[in-house]
Amino acid sequence: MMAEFQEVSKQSGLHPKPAGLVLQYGTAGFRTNAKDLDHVMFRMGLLATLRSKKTKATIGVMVTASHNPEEDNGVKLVDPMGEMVTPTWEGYATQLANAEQEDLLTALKDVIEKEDINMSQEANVFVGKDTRSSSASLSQAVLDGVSALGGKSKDYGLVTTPQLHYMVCCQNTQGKYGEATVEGYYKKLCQAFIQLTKNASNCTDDQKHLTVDGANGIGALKVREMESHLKKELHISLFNDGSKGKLNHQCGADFVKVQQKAPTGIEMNPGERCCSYDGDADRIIYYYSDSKGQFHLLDGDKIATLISTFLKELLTQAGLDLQIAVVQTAYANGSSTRYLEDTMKVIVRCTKTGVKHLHHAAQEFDIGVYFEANGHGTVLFSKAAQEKIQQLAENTGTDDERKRAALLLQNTVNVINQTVGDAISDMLLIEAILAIKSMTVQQWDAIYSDLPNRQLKVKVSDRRVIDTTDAERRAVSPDGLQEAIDGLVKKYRQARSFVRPSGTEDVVRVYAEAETQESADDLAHEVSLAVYRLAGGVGGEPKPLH
Ligand SMILES: CC(=O)N[C@H]1[C@@H](OP(=O)(O)O)O[C@H](CO)[C@@H](O)[C@@H]1O
Ligand SMILES: [Mg+2]
Repeated sequence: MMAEFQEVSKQSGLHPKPAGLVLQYGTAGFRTNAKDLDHVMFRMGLLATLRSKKTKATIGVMVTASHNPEEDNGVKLVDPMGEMVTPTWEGYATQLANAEQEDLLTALKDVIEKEDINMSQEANVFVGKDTRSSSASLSQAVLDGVSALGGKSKDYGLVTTPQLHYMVCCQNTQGKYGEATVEGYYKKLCQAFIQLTKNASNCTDDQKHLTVDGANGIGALKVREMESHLKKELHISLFNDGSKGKLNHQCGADFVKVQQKAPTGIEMNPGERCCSYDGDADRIIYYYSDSKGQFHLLDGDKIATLISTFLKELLTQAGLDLQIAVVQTAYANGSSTRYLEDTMKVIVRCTKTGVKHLHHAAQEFDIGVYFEANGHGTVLFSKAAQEKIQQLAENTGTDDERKRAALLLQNTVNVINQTVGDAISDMLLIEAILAIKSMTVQQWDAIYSDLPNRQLKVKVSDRRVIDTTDAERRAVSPDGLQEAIDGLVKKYRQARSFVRPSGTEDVVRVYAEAETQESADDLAHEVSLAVYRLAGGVGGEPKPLH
């Protein structure tokens, strides 16, 4: 034990912390300019090793800053079943990252003591990275941290975030979830996809075509790697593949969702399905332009609706009595919530922003479909639900229609990456559903009409002055802010608005929706002004959009 600590002391000197720098494990791990992250990476290597010893399982560390600009980077920890690391350990992550150089050992020993960790237990850590230029040296710093504490590591190199989550889950289920290799991932997903599409009759080449915006990131590399496994059942035209453009610049899922416009660098033909991944390929957004050149967005809410409609139909056909729920956040379009509750009659839950909250809520149902409006989401099937589906699919006495539905459900389970939202897996599922239902993107879009909406950012001197409640839908501080928002919302029809401090950027986010785009824009602007005035805005006052 002493030897290990000496090694940590020695090695940490090679990954020194800039004195005074304070960072927080936020909505999706640490995220900031890459130049400030070397010490954080080394320390997350240490922490992952401790987490592995504690859980007696393999832990994942992913080096990425997702949709942030290329200059940024970040790190997320993955727990044994492929889920986000548990909140207590997020706290430890923050403590370790912020300990000044001379206090690091004390901070480390503090975690060991609090968690009563047996230091002679062996440790295994899987490491992955995205395509940022800083990712190579930063992931090396993680590996250094693991080895300093005597842990074993496996470096998966360039992988998408969801691929790393998948590897961790495969490893800790002794291969029951799949084979812990990138090849194994493609095989499992593509086999299921091909089985599903066998149920699509007369699918033309046009219908099999999909335009993909790879955001100039890791998703582009990986979808290209996967293509041969698809056996031509899906024809992908890949743009923004990283060969010339800059990561996430004017492209990618976040850009398309927030700007509500097509990315640059792609060719769009009227009526054709297009999708965008984000920088680490854990989000996906669909869109198309109509014959008049008008842009139409199909976001996470539309995706959740399509998937839950499909699953509900299959459950009915299979005669399976399983409870299905959709989990959303406050950013979900009001029309989607209304459609899901009133027309589809499924249970809808609203949680705080951040996948870990949605994932947790979705685990409470037989089938939990969760999506953030920005396109991050997946479907969770409880163990009991999976067993029931399997039994029905394998039972020789089952009649044909029920059996067909059960087999479809079984392949649906296999095409989905249940560990975390996954652009590639979600894409395969969506493509399969559209093919099976022989549905065009326009028909999918027409399931319900989005309420016009607007998202804005406001800079304030300290965003922590804003505190929220009711799954972030209401502000409890600063004084007067919620009253101001309530007053403004009353001026517009079908309006809703809320504000919350971002967990990934130093801004306050403002969301507004209303009957018309103009109203949504005006409301968002007025609420931004209220935030600026009541919550310590900095820089110039927010300008109106019109
Ligand atoms: C409005 C919005 O899209 N917020 C995003 C964003 O979080 P913020 O806390 O809003 O910065 O990044 C998170 C991580 O990717 C994602 O989970 C979340 O949905
Ligand atoms: Mg992401």
